[in-house]
Amino acid sequence: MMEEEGTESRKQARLAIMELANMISVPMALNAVVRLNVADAIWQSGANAPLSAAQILPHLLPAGAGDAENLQRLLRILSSYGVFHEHLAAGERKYSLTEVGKTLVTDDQGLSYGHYVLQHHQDALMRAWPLVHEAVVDPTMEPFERANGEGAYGYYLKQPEMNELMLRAMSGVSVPFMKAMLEGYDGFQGVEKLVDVGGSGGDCLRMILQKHPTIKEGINFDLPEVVAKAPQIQCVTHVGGDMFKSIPQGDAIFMKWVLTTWTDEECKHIMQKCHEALPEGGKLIACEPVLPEHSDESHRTRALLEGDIFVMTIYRAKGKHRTEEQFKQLAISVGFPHFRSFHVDHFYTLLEFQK
Ligand SMILES: C[S@@+](CC[C@H](N)C(=O)[O-])C[C@H]1O[C@@H](n2cnc3c(N)ncnc32)[C@H](O)[C@@H]1O
Repeated sequence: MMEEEGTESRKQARLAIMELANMISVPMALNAVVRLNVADAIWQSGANAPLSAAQILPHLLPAGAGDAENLQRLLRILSSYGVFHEHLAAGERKYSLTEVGKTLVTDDQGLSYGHYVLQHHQDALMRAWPLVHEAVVDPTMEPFERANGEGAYGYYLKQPEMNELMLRAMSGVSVPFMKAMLEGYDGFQGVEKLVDVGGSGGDCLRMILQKHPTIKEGINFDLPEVVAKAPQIQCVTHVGGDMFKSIPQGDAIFMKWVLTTWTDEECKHIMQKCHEALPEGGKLIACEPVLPEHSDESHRTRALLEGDIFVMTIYRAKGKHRTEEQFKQLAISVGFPHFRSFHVDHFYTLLEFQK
Protein backbone atom coordinates (compact mmCIF):
# COMPACT_ATOMS: atom_id res chain seq x y z
CA MET A 1 0.00 0.00 0.00
CA MET A 2 2.82 2.44 0.89
CA GLU A 3 4.50 1.78 -2.45
CA GLU A 4 1.27 2.26 -4.36
CA GLU A 5 0.79 5.70 -2.81
CA GLY A 6 3.97 6.81 -4.60
CA THR A 7 2.60 6.25 -8.11
CA GLU A 8 1.62 9.23 -10.25
CA SER A 9 -2.02 8.21 -10.35
CA ARG A 10 -2.21 8.04 -6.51
CA LYS A 11 -0.53 11.43 -6.23
CA GLN A 12 -3.06 12.86 -8.67
CA ALA A 13 -5.93 11.22 -6.78
CA ARG A 14 -4.82 12.61 -3.40
CA LEU A 15 -4.42 16.05 -4.95
CA ALA A 16 -7.88 15.88 -6.57
CA ILE A 17 -9.62 14.91 -3.33
CA MET A 18 -7.87 17.75 -1.46
CA GLU A 19 -9.07 20.15 -4.14
CA LEU A 20 -12.64 18.88 -3.80
CA ALA A 21 -12.56 18.84 0.00
CA ASN A 22 -11.54 22.51 0.11
CA MET A 23 -13.70 23.63 -2.81
CA ILE A 24 -15.92 25.70 -0.50
CA SER A 25 -13.08 28.26 -0.40
CA VAL A 26 -13.91 29.24 -3.98
CA PRO A 27 -17.56 30.40 -3.63
CA MET A 28 -16.77 31.88 -0.22
CA ALA A 29 -13.87 33.88 -1.67
CA LEU A 30 -16.22 35.00 -4.46
CA ASN A 31 -18.82 36.02 -1.90
CA ALA A 32 -16.16 37.98 0.00
CA VAL A 33 -15.02 39.99 -3.04
CA VAL A 34 -18.64 40.76 -3.92
CA ARG A 35 -19.37 41.93 -0.37
CA LEU A 36 -16.25 44.11 -0.48
CA ASN A 37 -17.18 45.41 -3.96
CA VAL A 38 -13.77 44.63 -5.44
CA ALA A 39 -14.95 44.46 -9.07
CA ASP A 40 -16.19 48.09 -9.10
CA ALA A 41 -12.94 49.19 -7.38
CA ILE A 42 -10.84 47.70 -10.18
CA TRP A 43 -13.19 48.61 -13.03
CA GLN A 44 -13.31 52.35 -12.24
CA SER A 45 -15.53 53.38 -15.16
CA GLY A 46 -13.81 51.04 -17.60
CA ALA A 47 -10.15 51.65 -16.68
CA ASN A 48 -9.65 48.05 -15.51
CA ALA A 49 -5.98 48.86 -14.91
CA PRO A 50 -4.04 46.21 -12.96
CA LEU A 51 -3.95 47.16 -9.25
CA SER A 52 -2.25 45.58 -6.26
CA ALA A 53 -4.31 44.55 -3.23
CA ALA A 54 -2.83 47.52 -1.36
CA GLN A 55 -4.03 49.85 -4.17
CA ILE A 56 -7.51 48.28 -4.22
CA LEU A 57 -8.02 48.41 -0.45
CA PRO A 58 -8.55 52.21 -0.07
CA HIS A 59 -11.43 51.93 -2.61
CA LEU A 60 -13.14 49.36 -0.37
CA LEU A 61 -12.56 50.60 3.17
CA PRO A 62 -11.76 53.85 5.00
CA ALA A 63 -8.12 55.01 4.62
CA GLY A 64 -5.72 52.88 6.63
CA ALA A 65 -8.29 50.13 7.32
CA GLY A 66 -8.12 46.50 6.16
CA ASP A 67 -5.54 43.82 5.48
CA ALA A 68 -4.02 43.91 1.97
CA GLU A 69 -2.33 40.52 2.33
CA ASN A 70 -5.64 38.78 3.06
CA LEU A 71 -7.30 40.57 0.15
CA GLN A 72 -4.49 39.36 -2.10
CA ARG A 73 -5.09 35.78 -0.91
CA LEU A 74 -8.70 36.06 -2.13
CA LEU A 75 -7.59 37.60 -5.43
CA ARG A 76 -5.07 34.80 -6.02
CA ILE A 77 -7.53 31.92 -5.61
CA LEU A 78 -10.10 33.70 -7.78
CA SER A 79 -7.44 34.35 -10.46
CA SER A 80 -6.99 30.60 -10.55
CA TYR A 81 -10.74 30.34 -11.29
CA GLY A 82 -10.69 32.97 -14.02
CA VAL A 83 -12.34 35.89 -12.19
CA PHE A 84 -9.23 38.10 -12.16
CA HIS A 85 -6.09 38.33 -14.33
CA GLU A 86 -2.99 38.23 -12.19
CA HIS A 87 -0.10 40.39 -13.45
CA LEU A 88 3.15 39.40 -11.77
CA ALA A 89 6.04 41.84 -12.22
CA ALA A 90 9.13 42.47 -10.09
CA GLY A 91 7.68 40.35 -7.30
CA GLU A 92 4.48 42.43 -7.14
CA ARG A 93 1.05 40.98 -7.88
CA LYS A 94 -1.56 43.16 -9.56
CA TYR A 95 -5.09 42.29 -10.61
CA SER A 96 -7.49 43.30 -13.38
CA LEU A 97 -10.91 41.88 -14.28
CA THR A 98 -11.37 39.05 -16.77
CA GLU A 99 -14.62 38.73 -18.78
CA VAL A 100 -15.92 36.67 -15.83
CA GLY A 101 -14.86 39.36 -13.35
CA LYS A 102 -16.68 41.99 -15.45
CA THR A 103 -20.02 40.25 -14.75
CA LEU A 104 -19.62 41.53 -11.17
CA VAL A 105 -19.32 45.21 -12.18
CA THR A 106 -22.40 47.29 -11.34
CA ASP A 107 -24.07 48.60 -14.53
CA ASP A 108 -25.97 51.86 -15.08
CA GLN A 109 -29.16 50.22 -13.72
CA GLY A 110 -27.35 49.20 -10.51
CA LEU A 111 -27.29 45.54 -11.60
CA SER A 112 -24.60 42.84 -11.78
CA TYR A 113 -24.24 39.11 -11.13
CA GLY A 114 -23.01 40.12 -7.66
CA HIS A 115 -26.55 40.12 -6.28
CA TYR A 116 -27.01 36.52 -7.41
CA VAL A 117 -23.77 35.59 -5.61
CA LEU A 118 -24.98 37.32 -2.44
CA GLN A 119 -28.46 35.87 -2.72
CA HIS A 120 -27.08 32.33 -2.86
CA HIS A 121 -24.91 32.78 0.21
CA GLN A 122 -27.38 34.30 2.67
CA ASP A 123 -27.47 32.71 6.12
CA ALA A 124 -30.80 30.92 5.59
CA LEU A 125 -29.51 29.23 2.41
CA MET A 126 -26.13 28.40 3.94
CA ARG A 127 -27.88 26.64 6.84
CA ALA A 128 -29.40 24.17 4.35
CA TRP A 129 -26.14 22.98 2.75
CA PRO A 130 -24.89 20.62 5.49
CA LEU A 131 -28.24 18.81 5.14
CA VAL A 132 -28.00 17.86 1.44
CA HIS A 133 -27.73 14.15 2.32
CA GLU A 134 -31.21 14.41 3.88
CA ALA A 135 -32.62 14.83 0.36
CA VAL A 136 -31.53 11.24 -0.24
CA VAL A 137 -32.73 9.91 3.11
CA ASP A 138 -36.17 11.54 2.86
CA PRO A 139 -37.03 13.64 -0.22
CA THR A 140 -40.40 14.73 1.16
CA MET A 141 -38.80 17.72 2.86
CA GLU A 142 -36.13 19.89 1.26
CA PRO A 143 -32.93 20.68 3.19
CA PHE A 144 -33.92 24.40 3.21
CA GLU A 145 -37.17 23.64 5.01
CA ARG A 146 -35.44 21.30 7.47
CA ALA A 147 -32.99 24.06 8.33
CA ASN A 148 -35.41 27.00 8.38
CA GLY A 149 -38.82 25.58 9.24
CA GLU A 150 -40.53 26.54 5.94
CA GLY A 151 -40.05 26.49 2.16
CA ALA A 152 -37.75 29.00 0.45
CA TYR A 153 -40.30 31.18 -1.40
CA GLY A 154 -42.50 31.54 1.73
CA TYR A 155 -39.42 32.32 3.82
CA TYR A 156 -38.13 35.02 1.41
CA LEU A 157 -41.51 36.72 1.31
CA LYS A 158 -41.58 37.23 5.08
CA GLN A 159 -38.18 38.97 5.01
CA PRO A 160 -38.23 42.22 3.00
CA GLU A 161 -34.42 42.29 2.47
CA MET A 162 -34.43 38.70 1.16
CA ASN A 163 -37.35 39.48 -1.14
CA GLU A 164 -35.56 42.57 -2.46
CA LEU A 165 -32.24 40.76 -2.95
CA MET A 166 -34.06 37.98 -4.82
CA LEU A 167 -35.60 40.59 -7.18
CA ARG A 168 -32.19 42.18 -7.84
CA ALA A 169 -30.51 38.79 -8.25
CA MET A 170 -33.11 37.76 -10.83
CA SER A 171 -32.74 41.06 -12.71
CA GLY A 172 -28.93 40.87 -12.64
CA VAL A 173 -28.94 37.43 -14.26
CA SER A 174 -31.97 37.79 -16.52
CA VAL A 175 -31.28 41.15 -18.21
CA PRO A 176 -28.02 40.08 -19.98
CA PHE A 177 -29.58 36.72 -20.94
CA MET A 178 -32.68 38.41 -22.34
CA LYS A 179 -30.57 40.74 -24.51
CA ALA A 180 -28.87 37.71 -26.07
CA MET A 181 -32.10 35.72 -26.33
CA LEU A 182 -34.01 38.51 -28.08
CA GLU A 183 -31.27 38.72 -30.73
CA GLY A 184 -31.62 35.03 -31.58
CA TYR A 185 -35.33 34.18 -31.24
CA ASP A 186 -38.23 35.50 -33.30
CA GLY A 187 -41.14 33.46 -31.90
CA PHE A 188 -43.05 36.47 -30.53
CA GLN A 189 -44.42 37.40 -33.99
CA GLY A 190 -48.20 37.69 -34.07
CA VAL A 191 -48.51 37.97 -30.28
CA GLU A 192 -50.52 40.94 -28.97
CA LYS A 193 -51.00 39.96 -25.34
CA LEU A 194 -48.14 38.23 -23.55
CA VAL A 195 -48.22 36.87 -19.98
CA ASP A 196 -44.95 36.33 -18.06
CA VAL A 197 -45.57 33.69 -15.38
CA GLY A 198 -43.22 34.06 -12.38
CA GLY A 199 -42.02 37.29 -13.97
CA SER A 200 -40.49 38.73 -10.78
CA GLY A 201 -39.96 42.51 -11.19
CA GLY A 202 -41.02 42.47 -14.87
CA ASP A 203 -37.59 42.94 -16.51
CA CYS A 204 -38.07 40.14 -19.03
CA LEU A 205 -41.44 41.49 -20.14
CA ARG A 206 -40.13 45.07 -20.38
CA MET A 207 -37.33 43.91 -22.68
CA ILE A 208 -39.59 41.73 -24.84
CA LEU A 209 -42.07 44.62 -25.30
CA GLN A 210 -39.27 47.06 -26.18
CA LYS A 211 -37.98 44.69 -28.86
CA HIS A 212 -41.46 43.77 -30.17
CA PRO A 213 -43.73 46.86 -30.21
CA THR A 214 -46.42 44.73 -31.92
CA ILE A 215 -47.10 43.22 -28.48
CA LYS A 216 -49.64 45.70 -27.14
CA GLU A 217 -50.13 44.36 -23.64
CA GLY A 218 -47.96 42.55 -21.10
CA ILE A 219 -49.11 40.89 -17.88
CA ASN A 220 -46.40 40.33 -15.30
CA PHE A 221 -47.76 37.57 -13.09
CA ASP A 222 -46.06 36.59 -9.81
CA LEU A 223 -46.81 36.18 -6.11
CA PRO A 224 -48.67 39.22 -4.68
CA GLU A 225 -45.74 40.15 -2.36
CA VAL A 226 -43.33 40.09 -5.32
CA VAL A 227 -45.37 42.21 -7.75
CA ALA A 228 -46.03 44.68 -4.90
CA LYS A 229 -42.33 45.62 -5.18
CA ALA A 230 -42.22 45.69 -9.00
CA PRO A 231 -41.62 49.05 -10.75
CA GLN A 232 -44.15 50.60 -13.15
CA ILE A 233 -43.49 49.53 -16.75
CA GLN A 234 -45.21 50.98 -19.83
CA CYS A 235 -47.93 48.69 -21.27
CA VAL A 236 -47.35 46.17 -18.46
CA THR A 237 -49.88 45.30 -15.75
CA HIS A 238 -48.56 43.57 -12.66
CA VAL A 239 -50.92 40.86 -11.46
CA GLY A 240 -50.44 39.06 -8.15
CA GLY A 241 -51.64 35.46 -7.77
CA ASP A 242 -50.76 31.80 -7.54
CA MET A 243 -49.89 29.96 -10.77
CA PHE A 244 -51.13 26.70 -9.21
CA LYS A 245 -54.63 28.19 -9.01
CA SER A 246 -55.03 30.19 -12.22
CA ILE A 247 -52.97 32.11 -14.77
CA PRO A 248 -54.19 35.22 -16.66
CA GLN A 249 -55.18 34.62 -20.29
CA GLY A 250 -52.93 35.71 -23.16
CA ASP A 251 -52.05 34.90 -26.81
CA ALA A 252 -48.76 33.45 -25.55
CA ILE A 253 -47.14 32.74 -22.21
CA PHE A 254 -43.51 33.40 -21.37
CA MET A 255 -41.94 31.71 -18.38
CA LYS A 256 -38.30 31.90 -17.38
CA TRP A 257 -36.59 29.86 -14.65
CA VAL A 258 -39.81 28.69 -13.06
CA LEU A 259 -40.36 25.00 -13.91
CA THR A 260 -36.90 24.07 -12.65
CA THR A 261 -37.77 24.65 -9.02
CA TRP A 262 -40.79 22.31 -9.02
CA THR A 263 -41.40 18.55 -9.06
CA ASP A 264 -42.66 16.76 -12.18
CA GLU A 265 -46.22 16.70 -10.82
CA GLU A 266 -46.06 20.41 -9.96
CA CYS A 267 -44.65 21.22 -13.40
CA LYS A 268 -47.54 19.37 -15.03
CA HIS A 269 -49.94 21.35 -12.86
CA ILE A 270 -48.34 24.71 -13.85
CA MET A 271 -48.23 23.72 -17.54
CA GLN A 272 -51.87 22.60 -17.35
CA LYS A 273 -52.81 26.05 -16.00
CA CYS A 274 -50.85 27.62 -18.88
CA HIS A 275 -52.69 25.37 -21.33
CA GLU A 276 -56.05 26.59 -19.93
CA ALA A 277 -54.95 30.24 -20.32
CA LEU A 278 -53.92 29.88 -24.00
CA PRO A 279 -56.04 29.85 -27.20
CA GLU A 280 -55.81 26.94 -29.66
CA GLY A 281 -52.36 27.07 -31.31
CA GLY A 282 -51.06 29.30 -28.48
CA LYS A 283 -47.47 28.97 -27.31
CA LEU A 284 -45.83 28.50 -23.95
CA ILE A 285 -42.30 29.87 -24.33
CA ALA A 286 -40.10 28.65 -21.48
CA CYS A 287 -36.45 29.44 -20.81
CA GLU A 288 -34.94 26.90 -18.45
CA PRO A 289 -31.57 25.39 -17.64
CA VAL A 290 -31.53 22.16 -19.68
CA LEU A 291 -29.23 19.29 -18.70
CA PRO A 292 -27.04 17.51 -21.23
CA GLU A 293 -27.28 13.70 -21.32
CA HIS A 294 -23.58 13.15 -20.50
CA SER A 295 -21.86 14.03 -17.22
CA ASP A 296 -18.66 15.46 -18.71
CA GLU A 297 -16.19 17.95 -17.22
CA SER A 298 -17.17 20.99 -19.30
CA HIS A 299 -18.06 24.31 -17.65
CA ARG A 300 -21.55 24.03 -19.12
CA THR A 301 -22.25 20.59 -17.68
CA ARG A 302 -20.80 21.61 -14.32
CA ALA A 303 -22.79 24.86 -14.12
CA LEU A 304 -26.00 22.97 -14.94
CA LEU A 305 -25.33 20.08 -12.54
CA GLU A 306 -24.35 22.51 -9.75
CA GLY A 307 -27.64 24.39 -10.31
CA ASP A 308 -29.45 21.05 -10.10
CA ILE A 309 -28.05 20.39 -6.61
CA PHE A 310 -28.93 23.97 -5.63
CA VAL A 311 -32.56 23.37 -6.61
CA MET A 312 -32.62 20.06 -4.68
CA THR A 313 -31.22 21.74 -1.57
CA ILE A 314 -33.07 25.04 -1.55
CA TYR A 315 -36.35 24.74 -3.46
CA ARG A 316 -37.64 21.21 -3.86
CA ALA A 317 -35.86 17.95 -3.11
CA LYS A 318 -37.57 16.62 -6.27
CA GLY A 319 -37.43 19.88 -8.23
CA LYS A 320 -34.69 19.52 -10.81
CA HIS A 321 -32.82 20.56 -13.91
CA ARG A 322 -34.24 18.42 -16.71
CA THR A 323 -33.14 17.23 -20.12
CA GLU A 324 -34.88 18.47 -23.26
CA GLU A 325 -36.60 15.09 -23.61
CA GLN A 326 -37.95 15.27 -20.05
CA PHE A 327 -39.43 18.72 -20.72
CA LYS A 328 -40.92 17.52 -23.99
CA GLN A 329 -42.61 14.55 -22.29
CA LEU A 330 -44.04 16.75 -19.50
CA ALA A 331 -45.49 19.09 -22.13
CA ILE A 332 -46.98 16.30 -24.23
CA SER A 333 -48.66 14.86 -21.13
CA VAL A 334 -50.64 18.10 -20.59
CA GLY A 335 -51.61 18.67 -24.23
CA PHE A 336 -48.76 20.56 -25.94
CA PRO A 337 -47.96 18.21 -28.86
CA HIS A 338 -45.62 20.59 -30.73
CA PHE A 339 -42.11 21.23 -29.43
CA ARG A 340 -39.11 23.24 -30.64
CA SER A 341 -35.91 24.18 -28.83
CA PHE A 342 -33.51 27.08 -29.45
CA HIS A 343 -29.98 27.04 -28.08
CA VAL A 344 -29.60 30.78 -27.61
CA ASP A 345 -27.39 30.61 -24.50
CA HIS A 346 -25.05 28.14 -22.76
CA PHE A 347 -27.01 28.08 -19.48
CA TYR A 348 -30.64 28.47 -20.55
CA THR A 349 -32.36 26.75 -23.46
CA LEU A 350 -35.48 28.27 -24.99
CA LEU A 351 -38.26 25.67 -25.15
CA GLU A 352 -41.35 26.36 -27.24
CA PHE A 353 -44.45 24.28 -26.52
CA GLN A 354 -47.49 24.80 -28.77
CA LYS A 355 -51.08 23.67 -28.30
C1 LIG B 1 -36.25 31.73 -10.17
S1 LIG B 1 -37.41 33.03 -10.11
C2 LIG B 1 -37.42 33.57 -11.82
C3 LIG B 1 -37.85 34.99 -12.01
C4 LIG B 1 -37.87 35.53 -13.44
N1 LIG B 1 -38.75 34.75 -14.30
C5 LIG B 1 -36.47 35.56 -14.02
O1 LIG B 1 -36.06 34.60 -14.67
O2 LIG B 1 -35.74 36.53 -13.75
C6 LIG B 1 -38.97 32.21 -9.94
C7 LIG B 1 -40.17 33.14 -9.77
O3 LIG B 1 -41.36 32.36 -9.57
C8 LIG B 1 -42.19 33.06 -8.66
N2 LIG B 1 -43.17 32.15 -8.03
C9 LIG B 1 -42.93 31.21 -7.08
N3 LIG B 1 -44.08 30.60 -6.75
C10 LIG B 1 -45.08 31.17 -7.49
C11 LIG B 1 -46.49 30.96 -7.58
N4 LIG B 1 -47.09 30.02 -6.85
N5 LIG B 1 -47.20 31.72 -8.45
C12 LIG B 1 -46.58 32.67 -9.21
N6 LIG B 1 -45.23 32.90 -9.17
C13 LIG B 1 -44.49 32.17 -8.32
C14 LIG B 1 -41.16 33.61 -7.65
O4 LIG B 1 -41.70 34.65 -6.85
C15 LIG B 1 -40.04 34.07 -8.56
O5 LIG B 1 -40.20 35.41 -8.98
